[in-house]
Amino acid sequence: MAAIHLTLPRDAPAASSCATPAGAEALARLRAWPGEHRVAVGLSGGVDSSLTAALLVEAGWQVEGLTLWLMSGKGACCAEGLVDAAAICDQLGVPHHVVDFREHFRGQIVDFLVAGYAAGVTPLPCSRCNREVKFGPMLAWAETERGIERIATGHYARVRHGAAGDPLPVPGDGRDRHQLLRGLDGRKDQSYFLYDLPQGNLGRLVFPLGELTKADTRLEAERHGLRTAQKPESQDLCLADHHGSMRAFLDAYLPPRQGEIVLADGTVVGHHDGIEHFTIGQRKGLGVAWREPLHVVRLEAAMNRVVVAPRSEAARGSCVVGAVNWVSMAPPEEPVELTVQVRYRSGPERALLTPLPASEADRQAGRPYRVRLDFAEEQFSITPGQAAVFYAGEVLLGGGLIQP
Ligand SMILES: Nc1ncnc2c1ncn2[C@@H]1O[C@H](COP(=O)(O)OP(=O)(O)OP(=O)(O)O)[C@@H](O)[C@H]1O
Repeated sequence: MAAIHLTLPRDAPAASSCATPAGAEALARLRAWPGEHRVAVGLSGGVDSSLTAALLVEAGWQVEGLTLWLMSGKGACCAEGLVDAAAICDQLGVPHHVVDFREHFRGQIVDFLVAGYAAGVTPLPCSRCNREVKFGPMLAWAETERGIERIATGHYARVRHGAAGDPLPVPGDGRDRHQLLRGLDGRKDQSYFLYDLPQGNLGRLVFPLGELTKADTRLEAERHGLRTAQKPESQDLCLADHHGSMRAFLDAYLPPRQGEIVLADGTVVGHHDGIEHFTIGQRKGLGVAWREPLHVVRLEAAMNRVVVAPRSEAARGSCVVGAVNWVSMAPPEEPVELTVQVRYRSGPERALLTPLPASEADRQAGRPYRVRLDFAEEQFSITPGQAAVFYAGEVLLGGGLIQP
């Protein structure tokens, strides 16, 4: 992949007292970090990654900015992001590398999303992007091209590197593993999207913002005089941002296909213009007038139908989760009680996880772990294609994809 190298050496900004206690703690942790203080910072041009780079420079690390060019276009995710990332590196006096990943992103994320929606699942692009586009390739690029082993990003999550002697609130013994913890800011916590990172990646990551709130980040960014300090939040999904909305993104790739909205017995209660515009559990925006509220319970791609049901029939008490990645604990052999998030924004729900035998296809794909989840309370938004992520308190134990 072609890389554009910009090296504008300047004096690093002088350290000043932090604006927040969390910022001061983050700085102290970075200063005390054991081992080599050389890092490539994934820079998107937003405030989170800008401050990540600024804190590392302030802590005395040797920093290089690395921006993956993911999409053509002008917006915050694209050209504007590249310009802001370059300006931040200029201000901090560190080199900036831009690597053209547009084709890789299109193949791994855009095509994957379009194929998933067309097949009636609601794919989760962000965890796949983290594994297949961001961390794996970023780490490989930094190591091969720059001889740098570590990557830092502005994710709101924490990694605990096999802290021997730490009391671990995890089932089993996870002491020899790199563990992933929720970001302390509950509203920003991004651990859900990181569940699929392999141990080899986690061991090389630095998340300086894991103990900051978003408000802390903006205050610290102001203190550093970063031009991105007050840059507005991006939407959860960069592709929706890029196209204006998720509907606009899907419209660009999937032509409208009229179909029926039906009850389980086949009664037609309405019409739609593409199953990709619906998701399991959805109640609002169905365009259906019925005597009681209806929820989407199934998307039937072959029939191009959306199946709906009253609330009493829409809940599910269990599901199967495949391609499980075990993060903070070794794969269990016995059932385990834990909490589960079935969506990024859904609350953790209590469930019993039972390991299932792997299928031959799972084994061949190198993803042999498959489990069944039985929820303490019935759920309304168990959606094939989304991730079910397992937690014990603040520790992310593992996660996988909800099977149809
Ligand atoms: N195109 C990119 N190239 C390199 N790193 C990236 C890129 N996009 C995101 N990252 C890294 O991943 C982190 C999380 O990305 P996300 O898309 O969730 O952005 P965000 O939380 O809005 O962060 P920011 O404010 O830095 O844009 C960023 O803070 C950044 O370190």
